[in-house]
Amino acid sequence: MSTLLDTIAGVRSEVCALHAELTRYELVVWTAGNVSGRIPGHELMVIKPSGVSYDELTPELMVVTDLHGTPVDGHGTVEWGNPGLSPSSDTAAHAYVYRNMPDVGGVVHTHSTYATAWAARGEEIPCVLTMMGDEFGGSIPVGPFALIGDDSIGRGIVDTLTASNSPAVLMQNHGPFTIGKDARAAVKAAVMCEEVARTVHIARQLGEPLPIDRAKIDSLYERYQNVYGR
Ligand SMILES: O=C(CO)[C@@H](O)[C@H](O)COP(=O)(O)O
Repeated sequence: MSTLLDTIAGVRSEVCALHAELTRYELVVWTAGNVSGRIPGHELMVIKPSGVSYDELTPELMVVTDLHGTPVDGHGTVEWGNPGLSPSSDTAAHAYVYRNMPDVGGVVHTHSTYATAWAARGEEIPCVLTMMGDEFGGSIPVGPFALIGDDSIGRGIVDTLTASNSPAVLMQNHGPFTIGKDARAAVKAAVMCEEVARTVHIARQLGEPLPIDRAKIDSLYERYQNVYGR
């Protein structure tokens, strides 16, 4: 029977490994992006330590916090073993999402170039690609401008995503935040978000992209979410 400590170890390993996907898909520079994962069944999450390079990350360096972003002390045990590092500076935003979206098991933030360029203009990415219908069920919305330091970013993410099919939001002047049923799904949404941001940007240089009817978007979304890959 697996224990809470086994579960924490598993989520730490997964969250740590997924940071390699951020660099593999060139979604981040330096330390400007982070992945977190919920610890299922507990009011806990695992997130990247702040300011640590991706190539230095190990599962043991991942920080376990409560859903207010406060590191847990682990009652002094080695296994919980919080590394004594600060959790990511985006922890409050991730924690707010977990508190307010119970079905979300993973959150990702990047400053990937094309998605962030759309965020800098405060412009949603219109649904002009079947891939967008599949993954996002419509356009990728823009969230409000919000400063780091309190729940403003988290509130902006939750308010925007609860009004949309999209697992990605472009926080204005900041960058994309993505969600998923687990951390891997949130990373996938971050990869897809950057891909469609780039493609739609290029299409715009050539002319006006053609919109897709709402009914066709709904059909694409339904198939991809419920049939594809099963
Ligand atoms: O958006 C920002 C800063 O503006 C953050 O995403 C940081 O760049 C991430 O740093 P960590 O604290 O996660 O290392």
